[in-house]
Order: sequence, then structure tokens, then C-alpha cells
Amino acid sequence: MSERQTKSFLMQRLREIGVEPASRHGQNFLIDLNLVQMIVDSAELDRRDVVLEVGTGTGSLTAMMAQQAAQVVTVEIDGHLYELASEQLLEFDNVTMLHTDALKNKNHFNPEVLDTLGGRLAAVPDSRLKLVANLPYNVATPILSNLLSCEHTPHSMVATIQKEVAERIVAQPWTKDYSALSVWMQAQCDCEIVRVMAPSVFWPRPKVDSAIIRIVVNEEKRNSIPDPTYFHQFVRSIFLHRRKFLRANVVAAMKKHLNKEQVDQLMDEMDFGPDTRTEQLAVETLLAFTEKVRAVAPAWKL
Ligand SMILES: C[S@@+](CC[C@H](N)C(=O)[O-])C[C@H]1O[C@@H](n2cnc3c(N)ncnc32)[C@H](O)[C@@H]1O
Repeated sequence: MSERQTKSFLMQRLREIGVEPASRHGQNFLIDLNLVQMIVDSAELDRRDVVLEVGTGTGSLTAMMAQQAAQVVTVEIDGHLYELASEQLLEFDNVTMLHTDALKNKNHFNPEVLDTLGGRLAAVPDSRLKLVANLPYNVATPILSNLLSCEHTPHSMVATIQKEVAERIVAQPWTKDYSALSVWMQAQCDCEIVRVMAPSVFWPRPKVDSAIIRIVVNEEKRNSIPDPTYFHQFVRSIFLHRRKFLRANVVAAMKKHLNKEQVDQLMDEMDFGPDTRTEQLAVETLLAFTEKVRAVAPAWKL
């Protein structure tokens, strides 16, 4: 199908079932099928793979993945789209559709989704979990970030997200996009932008550019983080004002747990001068610094 045919098919089917794409659910459908294929190819699926798709939409990406993966678990919040996709996906016995919100809240996946994934992962020999999705942009960051902290470690994540978020994920120190998200992702994964996409490849058009991002979990990197929750929270709190001096950020983040002299002592041990800024610290340096802080303030929690 051409882009125009895909768009008119979509418009007609959605009109038949009385659906207007809702911006609150990030309903921007990818109508360039070459790009849908690029997402599938970037995921390098095979019969060991259990795919999690957040946002079934009309099921076009789901159907392509079902032909290559062992299992696809696909989650859709919108009842009309869930029903439409159920018709499209009838022929696939390796697709499990869930009509629910993929997230329980900002920091956690929906347990129903995790339980279903757990069942499918246990049933497939040598299984690997991959997230592959054209993500709803309003929840793209929590979906990617929370999957890294949940009980099923993903092998990789290939997703369409806002270009701005993709740039933050791959950003390097001293750049405007370097943030807690960059550190959290790069500390555990190898991240690359596969393709930048203009609004015109979606219907309806989003207001911003998009990108396909490929994030591959790196076990060696992950194993080098002794306490991921502590690291995540510490990085988030010192990056709240990333352009400020590091000392002020650490003093504010650790108040009641470290006094200023203790912070100065830890900064000295790391050879950080008084004018060191949070935004200049490389991921490995932040990890080493977190471990020093954790040794002195192990009970700290936000
Ligand atoms: C960008 S569209 C992608 C649809 C389809 N996969 C495609 O490629 O065209 C995002 C989809 O996610 C659904 N969605 C939005 N928020 C969701 C959530 N929290 N949990 C599950 N699905 C959600 C929307 O209803 C929409 O169908």
C-alpha cells in the first residue's frame, strides 16, 4: 500500500467505527510502510523474541512483527482501536492483545502487562524481551525508562519517539541535551538514533519531528551499577539544575544526610574543583561519584 492508500484506509476504518484520533493518547499513526518495515528490521527479530508493543493502534506494526517473533504482547488503551486491531490480528495465534494502560503510574508498568510478559517469556526457549513500538509520545520516556527497572530485563528497545527525547537519550556531556535521562540510559545501554522522521510520515501529523531510536541493553554496563535505584534517584536529583555548580546540587539533594563538609570531602576525593558543573560529568564519573556518596549516606532516599 502507498502512503496515500494507507492514510485513506486508516481514515475510512476509523470513521466507520466513529474514532477521531486523540492527541491525549498520542494517536499519530505511521503511514509510511517503509518506515514501519525499518522499525521491524532494526529490532532484528527472531523466534526467540517476545515483543512488547505499547500502542497497538490499527495493528499494522503488530502484524509484521508477529511474522518474525515468537510472541507479541501488544497493549492498547483505546477500546475502539483495540477492537479494530483485534479483527486485523485474528489470524495470528502468537499475538496477545491487552486492552489497558501500559503504565500503572509514571514510575511503574501495569502489573497485568508484566505478568503477561512473564508468562510468554517462560514459555519460549532462550527467550529475549524486546520492546518494539511506535510509542505514544506523552508516555514515551516513562515506558523506556521504567522497562529498564522492571523485573523482566529487556534485550533491546526500538521505538519511534519525539526527536527531542531521542536527542536527550544519546546526548554527551557539555551539550544542552545532556540530562538525567541520557545518564540513566547510557549507563546501561548502547543507544543510537536510527532515523529522523518529519511529521508528514504520520497521520495526523504531530507538531514535532520524530526519530527511531535503538537501545540495546549492555549487560557489562548494567552489572557495573551496584544499586540502580540509588544511582537513578541521585542522578535525577543532581540534574534538576544541571547547569549549576555540582556542589550546590549535591548539598541540596543530600540535605539531612550529608553536611557541607562531607560534600566537600567527597568532591576532593573525586578531584572535582569548586566550579565543577553537573552537566560536564561523564556517565562513568557519575557512577563512581554516586558510589562514594552511597558509601557515606547509604540510607538516602528521595
Ligand atoms: C503513535 S500511536 C501508534 C499506533 C500504531 N502502533 C502505529 O504504528 O501506527 C500510539 C498508540 O498508543 C495508544 N496508547 C496511548 N497511550 C497508551 C498507554 N498508556 N497504554 C497503551 N496504549 C496507549 C494510542 O491509543 C495509540 O493507538
